[in-house]
Amino acid sequence: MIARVTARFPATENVLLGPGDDAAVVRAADGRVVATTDLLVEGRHFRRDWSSARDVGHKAAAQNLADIAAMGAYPTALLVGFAAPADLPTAWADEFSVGLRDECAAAGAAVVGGDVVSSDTLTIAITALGDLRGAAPVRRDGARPGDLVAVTGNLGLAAAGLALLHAGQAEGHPDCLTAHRRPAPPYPAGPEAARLGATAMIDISDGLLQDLGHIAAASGVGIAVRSADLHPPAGLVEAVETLIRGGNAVRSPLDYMLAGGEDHALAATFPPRTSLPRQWTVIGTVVDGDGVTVDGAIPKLSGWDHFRRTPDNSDRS
Ligand SMILES: Nc1ncnc2c1ncn2[C@@H]1O[C@H](COP(=O)(O)OP(=O)(O)OP(=O)(O)O)[C@@H](O)[C@H]1O
Ligand SMILES: Cc1ncc(C[n+]2csc(CCOP(=O)(O)O)c2C)c(N)n1
Ligand SMILES: [Mg+2]
Ligand SMILES: [Mg+2]
Ligand SMILES: [Mg+2]
Repeated sequence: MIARVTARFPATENVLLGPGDDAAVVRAADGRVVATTDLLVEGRHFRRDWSSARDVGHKAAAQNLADIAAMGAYPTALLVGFAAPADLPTAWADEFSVGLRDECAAAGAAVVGGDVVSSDTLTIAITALGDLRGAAPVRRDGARPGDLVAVTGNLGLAAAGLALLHAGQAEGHPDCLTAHRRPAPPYPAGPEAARLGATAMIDISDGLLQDLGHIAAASGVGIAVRSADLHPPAGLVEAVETLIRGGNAVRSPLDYMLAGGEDHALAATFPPRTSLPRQWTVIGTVVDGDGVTVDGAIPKLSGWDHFRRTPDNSDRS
């Protein structure tokens, strides 16, 4: 659907990079601006009984600021579309704004405007802007066979947090619950990857395999992931143990890392033999071909799909 819709939008001379990546790049007479937008819908992206207003503010900002970082850019500003039911407590909007402000500050950005309307469904539409500071944008389409594939940031924690909440386990496991409520994208790693010569980059919103699939498709390459290079953190292993004890576990810690979305880690490809700082973990290589494999096999898992019913996105609530 996105491909059909975006095919209808012609570019002008000011569009340096149009739809299809984590963010667009638009020329202004005095420079370039990176621009992106993502929505949060109550019941679909958050629940008010699972997340505080402040949490939702953090998450709304983080989800968008991560797309700026994923281009190799520095976040500069956010605009906030706020569609609220008439009975939303004012305090909720206040606290939401504090979360938004604080997450922006953590990324070096500021809230510069927005809009408020009434709506049956609480919906938050954020536009984030960013600055490349002279660098070329790191797109999804530059991965080449032989490149290293590396990630930085959390993998699987947010999805495990969501599974705990679905299972009624809202106590303990702070790593996973916090990752769901307030994802922590590694913002500085985006421009860092650009400086290190990254050939492609994406933030992990829908799941590692699915989002690497976007790099593979855009670049016309395959990506081979080695599961032995993905090390589930203790907090994730413990959350899965709790889910198993409650009779809920459906996935292994590794599966959460491969298919869990919403942590907004960054995945990037780098030329062969690039020496990467510690925070980047090499998890595979770019190969000739197409699609993403794990240990040489086509994985059964993929990731989040808004229009497909899966155990994770059915309306069980
Ligand atoms: N309705 C739309 N109209 C125009 N462009 C769109 C529309 N929906 C998505 N796009 C564009 O398609 C590309 C892919 O969008 P997508 O939302 O999948 O990316 P993302 O924000 O990185 O992922 P996520 O939404 O999971 O965080 C982006 O460049 C986006 O701007
Ligand atoms: C209440 C509730 N139910 C399910 C989920 C899981 N979820 C929603 S959207 C998404 C992928 C990224 O979204 P997008 O592609 O819109 O950026 C995921 C994993 C949630 N966060 N809250
Ligand atoms: Mg993205
Ligand atoms: Mg999006
Ligand atoms: Mg996004």
